[in-house]
Amino acid sequence: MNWDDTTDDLTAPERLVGASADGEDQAVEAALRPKDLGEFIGQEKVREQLDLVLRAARARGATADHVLLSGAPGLGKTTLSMIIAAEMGAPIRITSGPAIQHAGDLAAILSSLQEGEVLFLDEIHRMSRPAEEMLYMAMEDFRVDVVVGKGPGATAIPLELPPFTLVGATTRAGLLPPPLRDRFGFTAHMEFYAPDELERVIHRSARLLDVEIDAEGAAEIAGRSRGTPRIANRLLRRVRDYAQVKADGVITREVASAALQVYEVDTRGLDRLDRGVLEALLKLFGGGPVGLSTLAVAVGEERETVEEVAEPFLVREGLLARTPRGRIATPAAWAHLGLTPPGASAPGAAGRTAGNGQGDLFGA
Ligand SMILES: Nc1ncnc2c1ncn2[C@@H]1O[C@H](COP(=O)(O)OP(=O)(O)OP(=O)(O)O)[C@@H](O)[C@H]1O
Ligand SMILES: [Mg+2]
Repeated sequence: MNWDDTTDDLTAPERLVGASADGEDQAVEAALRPKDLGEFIGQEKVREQLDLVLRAARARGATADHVLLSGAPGLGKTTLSMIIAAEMGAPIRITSGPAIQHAGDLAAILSSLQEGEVLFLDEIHRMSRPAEEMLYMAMEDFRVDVVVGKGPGATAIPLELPPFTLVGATTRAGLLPPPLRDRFGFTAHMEFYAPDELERVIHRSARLLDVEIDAEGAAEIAGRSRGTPRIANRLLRRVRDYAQVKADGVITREVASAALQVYEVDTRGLDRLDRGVLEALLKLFGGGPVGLSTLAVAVGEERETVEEVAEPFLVREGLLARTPRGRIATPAAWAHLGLTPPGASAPGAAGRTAGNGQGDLFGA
């Protein structure tokens, strides 16, 4: 029941620190995507393992095994699927689970694949059940049964498919039925990126966007990017705007920090919504425990917004915990906002940063 939906809309896509791609991201992402494994930053294990899988297939002159990529939005699944095709010297066909409503849609795609082609199936967990079952057979035997006719007269005509590589991507690996998961020869779990890896992503993107940035400027943006290259690239673009308008175009630590203060993205990558939730929890409820509904009313947001948009990152960062008795703040939350927990002696956890009214600390 949200009748004032024109205001106060801090939710998913247009959030500066949201992980899913908005329109502007989509336009620039093609230009920023690494083109081969050597250019792909971080994810060392995934890169090493995938390199072996692809090299071995190439050496055998065979089509690579099916690959499942799982991980949070913006970590590089689509990028990696394109790299797999490039490394195999194969064409790529891109589709997604929600685009495949009927088994017939999938049959049409599968039967038009060339030998060795990579079929990228994004959001594979959102495919319909009949399509999923057709996919099992296609993955295992390179064959589908096409049903012709209806009712008692219907017949299944087997159709041979050329060998192809299925690359499936999902943000929710847990939702995949085991028979589907088991048919992938290799599964890559993408992790959040370490700050030094994000710095490399930022330096690389800055080069491609022709922006001058120094090491400290890149570190400042990396620290606020929530472990996610897509967010790092987006923050870089906003900082570049600021550098152009308010400075001499060069991104230094001071410029990055001032720019992201304007956009209300703090040193740990929390935005206005995240900080609002945390501040309510600390200042109004003494750090909790407090129920989700009460917390949502206190910040003037929908329950779902607090639970699904703000909380996951706060939990991941160890700032908030969900307990059976309600939400509670951790000592790190008090320290981050520069506040002293009730009952703690003043030079406690927050002592180091107390007095910083902005709460804008330069994290270690
Ligand atoms: N390892 C990396 N090195 C450099 N840039 C990267 C890397 N991973 C991702 N990126 C950049 O981050 C952006 C988002 O990556 P990508 O679209 O592949 O994410 P995704 O996992 O497919 O996200 P979604 O789940 O939303 O589909 C791209 O612009 C890409 O250039
Ligand atoms: Mg993608």
